[in-house]
Amino acid sequence: MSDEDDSSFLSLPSAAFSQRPSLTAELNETNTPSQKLLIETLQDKVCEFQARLRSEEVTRHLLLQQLQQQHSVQRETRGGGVGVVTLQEEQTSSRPNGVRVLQPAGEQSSDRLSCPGEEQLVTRLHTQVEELEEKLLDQTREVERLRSELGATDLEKQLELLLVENERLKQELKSCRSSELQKLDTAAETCSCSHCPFSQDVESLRREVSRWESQARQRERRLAELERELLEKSSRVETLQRQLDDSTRQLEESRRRQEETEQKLALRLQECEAELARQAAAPPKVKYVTQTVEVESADSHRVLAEMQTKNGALQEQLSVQRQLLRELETQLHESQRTCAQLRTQILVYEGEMERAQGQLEVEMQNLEEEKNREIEEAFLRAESEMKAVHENLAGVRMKMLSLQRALRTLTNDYKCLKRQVQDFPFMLDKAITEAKQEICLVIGEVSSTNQELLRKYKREMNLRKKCHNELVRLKGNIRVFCRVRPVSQEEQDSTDAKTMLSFDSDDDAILYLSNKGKIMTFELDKVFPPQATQEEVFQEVQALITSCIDGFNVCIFAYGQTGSGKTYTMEGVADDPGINQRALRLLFSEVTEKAPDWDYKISVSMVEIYNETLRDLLGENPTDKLDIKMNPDGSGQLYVPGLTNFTVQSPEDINRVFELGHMNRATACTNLNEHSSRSHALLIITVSGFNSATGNRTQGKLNLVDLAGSERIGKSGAEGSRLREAQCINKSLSALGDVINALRSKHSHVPFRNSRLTYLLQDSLSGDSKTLMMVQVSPLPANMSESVCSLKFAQRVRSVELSSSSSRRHENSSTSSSPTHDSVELDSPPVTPVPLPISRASSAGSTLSSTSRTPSSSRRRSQSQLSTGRLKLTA
Ligand SMILES: Nc1ncnc2c1ncn2[C@@H]1O[C@H](COP(=O)(O)OP(=O)(O)OP(=O)(O)O)[C@@H](O)[C@H]1O
Repeated sequence: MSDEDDSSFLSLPSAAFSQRPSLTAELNETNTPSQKLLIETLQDKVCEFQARLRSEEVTRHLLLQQLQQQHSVQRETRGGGVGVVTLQEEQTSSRPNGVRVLQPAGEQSSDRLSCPGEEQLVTRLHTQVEELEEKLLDQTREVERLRSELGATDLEKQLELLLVENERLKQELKSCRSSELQKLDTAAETCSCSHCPFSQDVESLRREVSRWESQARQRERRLAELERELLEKSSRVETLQRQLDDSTRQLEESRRRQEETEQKLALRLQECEAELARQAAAPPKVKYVTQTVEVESADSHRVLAEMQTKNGALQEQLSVQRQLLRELETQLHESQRTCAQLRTQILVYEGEMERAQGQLEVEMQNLEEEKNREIEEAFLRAESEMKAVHENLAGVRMKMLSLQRALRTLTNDYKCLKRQVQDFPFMLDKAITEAKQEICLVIGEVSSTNQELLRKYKREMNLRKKCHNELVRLKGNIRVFCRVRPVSQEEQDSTDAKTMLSFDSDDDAILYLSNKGKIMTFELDKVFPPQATQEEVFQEVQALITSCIDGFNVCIFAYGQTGSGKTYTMEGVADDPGINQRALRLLFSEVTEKAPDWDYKISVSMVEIYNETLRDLLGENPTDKLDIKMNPDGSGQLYVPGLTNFTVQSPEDINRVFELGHMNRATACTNLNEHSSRSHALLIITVSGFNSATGNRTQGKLNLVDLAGSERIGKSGAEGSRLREAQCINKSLSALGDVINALRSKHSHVPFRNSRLTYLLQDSLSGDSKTLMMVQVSPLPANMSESVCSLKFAQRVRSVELSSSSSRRHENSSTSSSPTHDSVELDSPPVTPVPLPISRASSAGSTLSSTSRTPSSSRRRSQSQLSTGRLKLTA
């Protein structure tokens, strides 16, 4: 073998690993750190093995050189052919004796026969080396292949299968989720209305799915970690396995080669020894060769000794090799031990790996089951919810269909309405025109109807007024009521408390009076017993108040002796007012009722007549005397210059006016009670009305008169000023009687001027005026004579009136057209105006009671009695 061959041989392992850096880089890129460590360890072992191989090769090469040298020495010793000498010329030239050993031509074949064995050995050795090199290359390739196919073990395949399965499951899960989500999305889209009751369920399902997804991701991460661990462990096991295999293989190989080398060397040594022995034992064939040998035996011996020395050296080397072999065996044992440890470790790892794999499989199975279960549950839930959603959807569709129908109807309605709206302006114009025409017609009709109604209203108003007036007139323009005051508490306690008056339960116009054992009967228009209330009294007089509103003049007198209740009837007390206040209240209510058509003004004056002197109770100076004068406008009306006239608009105004009147009356006298008994108090209410619709104007005057006490002077025994007071009172009361009598008798002359009272009330007593005389009577026996006088006065006044009223009533029933007064005059002869009679009751009581039903005779008697009474009074 040449040096070139040697160098090529030595360079083989390097060439085999010439691409190691790139491969290492590749492995560094592709493998895990543990794998890299194993590969590096493997590479180191391979390098070590190659180094060892190289050293063996060097040893072998040295042995071959020694063998060649030995062989050439042997050839020279044997005296081989020229060619051989030639061949070994350079070697022999170096010999000290310079003896050249020539090999005969005929023996060259034998030399050549010995050479082929060595050459065969060398060739065989070369072949072995080549085989070793090839095996090394194969091993390297195998290592490369294994490196390239790293992960292709059963475990890796299993792992790959698991990974593929895992990937498949992931894909399946993903597709399942996507399909479920798509279904849910579709459901959500189809049911996307905000008021859908399943939107919340869909949201909760989505949250559930996302929760499961996160759990699945966590489990996938755990699976990936387990897979990584498994991969690491399997790669480590695989690397160790490979390392072990390589080590085992290398050891076996090196042992085998060592054994072979040993065998070959031993065989060669034996052959060499045998050859030497054979050559030594063989007899010299040729003489000169023997001689030469003999000549050169010393040299041969020397050479032999050298050879033996060399042989010894070789033996030593052999022992060294054996030692080396032993060391290698030791190493092999160690390797085997290591291998056993590694196998144990591998077994442990395999166990761990199986356990991990088992765990992994169990976990995978659990995960799979859980996943399937959850997917099934989610699917079932989603299915049920989808079913519900579908049902709802069906309901909604049904509703939609109904709504569509309704919408169609509405659309039609809308179109109709639109058409109507379009036509509306024309219709409106037309309707407005028609309505205008109709309204004009109606307005015309209404205005004509209004005119007619107004006319009728005027007529009706006049009619009502006439009727009312007629009613009052039929009742009597002068009506006479009697009111018996109750016995007071103090009077009841006295012995004189026995009442002498009694009433007819069937006729409220009859009053019985027991006087000196005689029962006198008085018939009036109305008799109020002591228990009659203010309201009941006012009920009977309120028709006169209404006449005042209609424009008639009214006078209401309270007549009677002192303490008989005149002031109580007219003024009343604070919590139970009399006629004055009630009349004003009635006026206000009536005026308010008529307010839309009528505008009324109510004014009040208060005067007092004392000793024939007229005083203004509402004036600033109530003590000033007032005159009654004829109005200068020529109307014939009387008026009182300087009389205060208050316009009242509410009951509060009335109260203020009354307070002022009372205050002024009190300041004008020292004893109000006595003064009030001897003076006439007049409340004059003027009611002026204007009807804006008809243009009618009315004015009525209501005179409410609380007369002075009517007791006789003879009884009271008055003198001086009292007498004058009594005379004045009698004068005015007689004048009042005369006036009333003249009015009833329709005398041409009515003596109004006989007293201030009648003169002041002239226009309220004449014409169509209405008068009410309220005769107040005390029920006490002590007042009986005065009561009889008062009642007789009332009886006489009324008897005249009664005859005329009954006549009127009679005539009305027969001939309504005949005037009432005419009939009176027909029934009774004209009566000369006489003063109002005030007579003693005792003289007329029985006569009245017996003749009260015959007006004509009683009137005649009354006339004479009145004359008698007047004379008495005058006296
Ligand atoms: N119907 C009645 N119910 C209750 N009390 C009454 C009634 N009539 C009169 N009286 C009482 O009798 C008393 C005398 O009455 P009143 O003062 O009204 O008499 P008069 O006639 O006005 O007297 P004079 O002429 O002195 O003014 C008073 O206390 C009054 O309260």
